[in-house]
Amino acid sequence: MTFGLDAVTVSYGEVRALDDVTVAAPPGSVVALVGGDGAGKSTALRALVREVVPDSGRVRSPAKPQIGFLPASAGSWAALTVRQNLDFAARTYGLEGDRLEKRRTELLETAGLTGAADRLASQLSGGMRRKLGFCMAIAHQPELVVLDEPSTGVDPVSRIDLWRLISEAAAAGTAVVMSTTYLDEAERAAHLVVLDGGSVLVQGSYDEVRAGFSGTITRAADATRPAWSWRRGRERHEYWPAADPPHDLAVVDPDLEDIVIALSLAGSVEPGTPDGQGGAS
Ligand SMILES: Nc1ncnc2c1ncn2[C@@H]1O[C@H](COP(=O)(O)OP(=O)(O)OP(=O)(O)O)[C@@H](O)[C@H]1O
Repeated sequence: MTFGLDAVTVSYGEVRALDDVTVAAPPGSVVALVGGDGAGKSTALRALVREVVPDSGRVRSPAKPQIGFLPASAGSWAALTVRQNLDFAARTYGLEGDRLEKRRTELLETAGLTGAADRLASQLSGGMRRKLGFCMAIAHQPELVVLDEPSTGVDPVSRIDLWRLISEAAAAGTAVVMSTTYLDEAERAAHLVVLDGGSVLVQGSYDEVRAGFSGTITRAADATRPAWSWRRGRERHEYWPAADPPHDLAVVDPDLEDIVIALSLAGSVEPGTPDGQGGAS
């Protein structure tokens, strides 16, 4: 069964955190939600695991015992050891005896945590702690795994490990939905969803998102129109949504970061700000 959200709207009082969001999460694939602070990523994930109730729309997710959730917080208990944390999570879902032993050994092994089994979670590095949280979320081999920024604050090597664990879970048939602030990571997901202000700006495979992007991005030491530009390394990139840019500017083959920023600007730059359709100063 394909899990997901169908036209889901969620409000917290006056704040509309999600507005008519539709996302499909088929078994065996990784869906990545990306977007800036407050875009609605956590709310979408919490709706999927039924922690928040939508104002309208439909949530398609399995019964709780078939969901694994790694929240944005640590996802493990600081005062318990790695082994105790894992056992606690697994027992909650009914794993006992030999099955528990086998699953624990397998998870510790895959996550590279075997040597740390008797360390307190509070004594782990940030990356190890997130890997432990991930293992706890998948201990019971749920049909749907939901991960809120699993790799934020994790060093690049541990991020690769985590990504391998996530890909392996998907390869085994699990539907994985995760949020991430790392766009290189999102590029590797089968399907990515760009959220901004609670709405979906664009979604699809990375190739589809690139193919559907219109307009031109240029690079230069300084921007022609600051409101339409952003810093990339030592240069500024600049988005020309409608018209051709000046001929002397070098054109960039946009990556996901460029596309996400350009689309967010298109939705937020004040109307009347020169956008390349003439009158640019
Ligand atoms: N419990 C809450 N009460 C009121 N407003 C909330 C609550 N949780 C989130 N919001 C608001 O809903 C909007 C979406 O927040 P959400 O946490 O889903 O975004 P996000 O993309 O996960 O961002 P971040 O990465 O900063 O958490 C924001 O405007 C946020 O301030």
